[in-house]
Amino acid sequence: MGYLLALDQGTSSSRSIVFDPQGNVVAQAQQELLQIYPRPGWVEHDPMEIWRGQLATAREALQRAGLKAGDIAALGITNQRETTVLWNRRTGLPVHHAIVWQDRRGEPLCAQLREQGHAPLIQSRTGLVIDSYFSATKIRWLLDHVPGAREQAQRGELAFGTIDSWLLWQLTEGALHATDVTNASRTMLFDVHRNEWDADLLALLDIPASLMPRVLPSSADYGKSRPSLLGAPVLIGGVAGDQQSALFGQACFTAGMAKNTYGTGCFLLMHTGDQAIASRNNLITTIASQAPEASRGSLPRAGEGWGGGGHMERATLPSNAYALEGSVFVGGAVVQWLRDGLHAIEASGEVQALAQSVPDAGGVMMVPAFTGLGAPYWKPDARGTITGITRGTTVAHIARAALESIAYQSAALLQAMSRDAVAAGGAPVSELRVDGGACVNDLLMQFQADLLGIPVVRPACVETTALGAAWLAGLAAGVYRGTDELAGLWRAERRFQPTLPAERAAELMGRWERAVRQATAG
Ligand SMILES: Nc1ncnc2c1ncn2[C@@H]1O[C@H](COP(=O)(O)OP(=O)(O)O)[C@@H](O)[C@H]1O
Ligand SMILES: O=P(O)(O)OC[C@H](O)CO
Repeated sequence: MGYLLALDQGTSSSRSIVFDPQGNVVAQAQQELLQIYPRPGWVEHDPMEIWRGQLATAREALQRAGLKAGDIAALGITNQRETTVLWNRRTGLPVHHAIVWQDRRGEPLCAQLREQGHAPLIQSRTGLVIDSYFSATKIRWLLDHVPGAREQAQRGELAFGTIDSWLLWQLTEGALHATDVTNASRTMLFDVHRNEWDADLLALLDIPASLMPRVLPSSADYGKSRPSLLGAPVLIGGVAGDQQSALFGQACFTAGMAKNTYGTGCFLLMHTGDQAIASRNNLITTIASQAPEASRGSLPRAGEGWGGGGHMERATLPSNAYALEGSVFVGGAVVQWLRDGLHAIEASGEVQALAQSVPDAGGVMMVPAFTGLGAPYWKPDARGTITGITRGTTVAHIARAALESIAYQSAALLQAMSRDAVAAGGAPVSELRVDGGACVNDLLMQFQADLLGIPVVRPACVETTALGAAWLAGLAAGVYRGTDELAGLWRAERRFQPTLPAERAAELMGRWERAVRQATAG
């Protein structure tokens, strides 16, 4: 008993991991997910494939762990965020493929909203900048383009959900249409201060309120999975978007704690406590996972404590926790480019040896703006540059500059966050916790610490996304007493201490900013 099952539904695959109560991985299973590209800029997933794949990996992980559903205290869901599904409440069938977060088809509507001057309203209510990344314009596209969808929605026959809602619906065989606050905060329709769907924004986007799921804290009693699915009913105790789940799994529970996930892109989140900081540096304000503390008494339940309009009764809720978020579009992807585009290496793991074969980048600076630059620059038209090349430049210098570019972009983001935090009366970030596929690269992590002038800390368990969901579920099931206990379970594997003098780091960041200006000029 006391084992926890995390369902981690990501963009490229569905995974399930069984953890023991100490947070060790007992077993896992994974299935790739088909990416559907109907047109340039459009990305879709098949919601039924998502569900079947997720269920299959959950069963497989249990089997590999040699456990039965009855040994699992609770399961937690964590998911690719913003990705949008509309389905029929009666048949349970999706009306269309899921529109994935990367999909840009909502851009014309976003441009219209910007032109009409709605950005300040949307930022103040949702904490977000207007972008087709978020769910709102994806829902609107489906209502406008799927034959009959708007009429069915008006009759209350359709349900909207991000992937967590879709999995909850399937796990409960239609008994529960719900989401958690972190996922709700990525729709561009949720008031992150009042914790409810925003009637003004729903009206502005012409989206019927009847589509929207109920919103619960990230750690709550979501009911039980249907017995036939895993062999016995399992309590669903945790739900969080994957980046917020990773923040939780890194035990970043208080203001000023931050994590960076180095995957294809990088996602940096800084906890800001109960303060929703409005960024002056184009960062996003988002809700961090809410967890009940032991002293709070009984947990909110899916079946009770609800306002009729699908909003939470604040009396039953833990107070909100917030984070600032920024993302780097090209992170580990620059290593893939070295491999597949330049053929400089055969496997990603070779990049460290190649980069280490030279003492530094030899004055070479790479800005990998392959698809524009994200926060804090927001330059969609920027394109990649490599500058500072001399007759002595080798492929090793290019590889080193490519790795360093991941750290430069992340440092620019973290410094912007620290400026926002300080302007709001808080403290700058004092240590960065890291995870994701590229955090295994010691050279990159050391350079990151050098640029930032703060320790970069890699945890013993780098499966932080899944661990966060497992911990949220474990709190709901009473496996843990509170976040203090979880903070005690979190272990560092290695701390990278900064070794560069602050002036040298500032000089390097100055060179980086000059290179960015070159990449964005003209
Ligand atoms: N040793 C390494 N050094 C730097 N980058 C690496 C290394 N190994 C893998 N990567 C990069 O990490 C990324 C994969 O990380 P992962 O967390 O699995 O990404 P995602 O979740 O976005 O699919 C790839 O872009 C890959 O190039
Ligand atoms: O599934 P991932 O790791 O690519 O994460 C996707 C993010 O949640 C998108 O916002």
